[in-house]
Amino acid sequence: MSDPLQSLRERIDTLDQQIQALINERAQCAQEVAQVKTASEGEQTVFYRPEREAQVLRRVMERNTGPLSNEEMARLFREIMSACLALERPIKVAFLGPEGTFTQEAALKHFGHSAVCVSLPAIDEVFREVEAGAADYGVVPVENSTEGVINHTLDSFIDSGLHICGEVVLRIHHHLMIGENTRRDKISRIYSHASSLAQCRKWLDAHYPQAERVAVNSNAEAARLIKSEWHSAAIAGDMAADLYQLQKVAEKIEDCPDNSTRFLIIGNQEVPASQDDKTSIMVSMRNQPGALHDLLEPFRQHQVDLTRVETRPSRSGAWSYVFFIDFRGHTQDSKIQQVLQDVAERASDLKILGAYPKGVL
Ligand SMILES: C=C(O[C@@H]1C=C(C(=O)O)C=C[C@H]1O)C(=O)O
Repeated sequence: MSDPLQSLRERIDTLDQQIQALINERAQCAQEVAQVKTASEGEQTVFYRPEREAQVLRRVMERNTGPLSNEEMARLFREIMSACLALERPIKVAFLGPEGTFTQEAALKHFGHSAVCVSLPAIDEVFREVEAGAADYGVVPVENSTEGVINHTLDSFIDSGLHICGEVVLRIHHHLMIGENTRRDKISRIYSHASSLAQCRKWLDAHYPQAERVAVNSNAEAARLIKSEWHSAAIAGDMAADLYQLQKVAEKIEDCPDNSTRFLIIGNQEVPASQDDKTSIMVSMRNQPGALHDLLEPFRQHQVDLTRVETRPSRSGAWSYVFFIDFRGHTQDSKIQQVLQDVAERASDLKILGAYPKGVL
């Protein structure tokens, strides 16, 4: 009688062989795409095509029949595309560091593990690195569902000529973690980034009301610090736990279970439409009554879905404002062109920050 385990493993071996051959055939096609691109675009060739990648991933999810989930299947294809793109040309991605932060996780989620990711200590340094051409793309956080907008990122766009090429949304799970020498019953201090402490405030009030909460520059920094303190714990994510080999004593301690952060991909490239896109603009208005109402009227009139409106003080003078507006649609759509024309007539300044595929993963 044949051993059922043995025959299943033989089937898996055969399938693996076929998958491997097909992945290499795909990689060869990507190499040929690179040759075609270089022949037509020369020195300035842009290898990374976010709109095409978004379409590939959406199709993977649409046709998926399981048992693997859509997200899991898309994640596997994300890595295949990442490896294929690296064959065309490895791309360099600067992210807000240090290593082990959620921004690094977002960079890997968006570009896959074949991208070369470089950590930088501040948001404006990520912008500068990409502007200088030292990195192809940058990844910066822009808003958190619990904590709101990240002003540093919005302000960096005021003086930058970079475009938004994509977005990625990450579910943020915080864990309480300790080092191997920590006395679990004697925790008197908890380190984390200020916004993570805020996102876990109720849980901390309930479980560690007496512990001192210390805000540091990043969650990864918190994870690093506690390695040498026997009475301290840190709140951070999985990447930091792995990087510093910490033990998670309580998992998913964020107060809002759907806590998520949105990150932007910034680069020099304008991205064509992918069929499901968002556009971000920055608008200055003369400070007069009803300014915001006037500004939003064209969106209502043309029935364009606003996804975010944010107000920031302008740097040019007291009590004047710039509005950051995100909406569904792409600057290549005629409806959106009409809205932008109407907005431009009402505004004192309009800057299109980018039109890009809505985050897929
Ligand atoms: C192969 C291409 O280049 C890159 C690799 C892709 C892929 O592996 O599917 C998709 C888009 C580009 O980032 C292409 O433009 O089609």
